Amino acid sequence: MTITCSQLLEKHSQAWKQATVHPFLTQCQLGTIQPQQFSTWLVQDYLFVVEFTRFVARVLANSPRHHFDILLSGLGALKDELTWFQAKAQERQLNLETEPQETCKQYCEYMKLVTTMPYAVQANTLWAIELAYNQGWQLPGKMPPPYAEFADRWGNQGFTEYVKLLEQIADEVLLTVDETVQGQAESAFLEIATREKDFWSMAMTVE
Ligand SMILES: Cc1ncc(C[n+]2csc(CCO)c2C)c(N)n1
Repeated sequence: MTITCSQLLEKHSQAWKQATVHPFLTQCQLGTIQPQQFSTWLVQDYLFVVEFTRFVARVLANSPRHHFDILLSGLGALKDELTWFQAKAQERQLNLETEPQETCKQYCEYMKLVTTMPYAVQANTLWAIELAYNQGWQLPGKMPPPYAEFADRWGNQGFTEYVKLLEQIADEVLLTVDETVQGQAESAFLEIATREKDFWSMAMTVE
């Protein structure tokens, strides 16, 4: 029996819900999030995306030739993503030269660890990380400014299509691996779900 991305979502729906439905996002939608909390998230997420870029580059390095187009498009989009984060930080006069919080740091370390695992686990992890934001920013519904820009960025149709392509890649390789590696992919999926939830909570609790 091969596990698929949609089966992982179904089997672990509770864990996934906690990753994608969080007071941080609900309060963005209500317009009640504290600017300080939003700023903490923004800075920490920039630091995360820097490491995520390295993660995607490592996944690309391990990928078969026929996955290059999709992974390169993701990597190319990250150039704009990083510049955009810098602009959003500058608008708020936030310093991006800060230390990552422990939760952020550990998530980044975990991503690096995943790149030492079989490619199927890497592909599955990449999909899960992107889906977390694609769903998380979309589920609360229309957001007020200034949060609408963030929700649109990761909830839009183009990004949704990209995440579907990542799912296809992950499903394709999961078909080719044994049960041990499938189990590793399932554990990684749960790790991502927990770390996504913790990342939102971190933004709300840091001074
Ligand atoms: C904690 C955290 N988890 C997932 C993402 C998702 N994500 C990572 S890079 C990127 C841009 C397009 O690839 C997106 C949406 C994030 N930003 N922060």
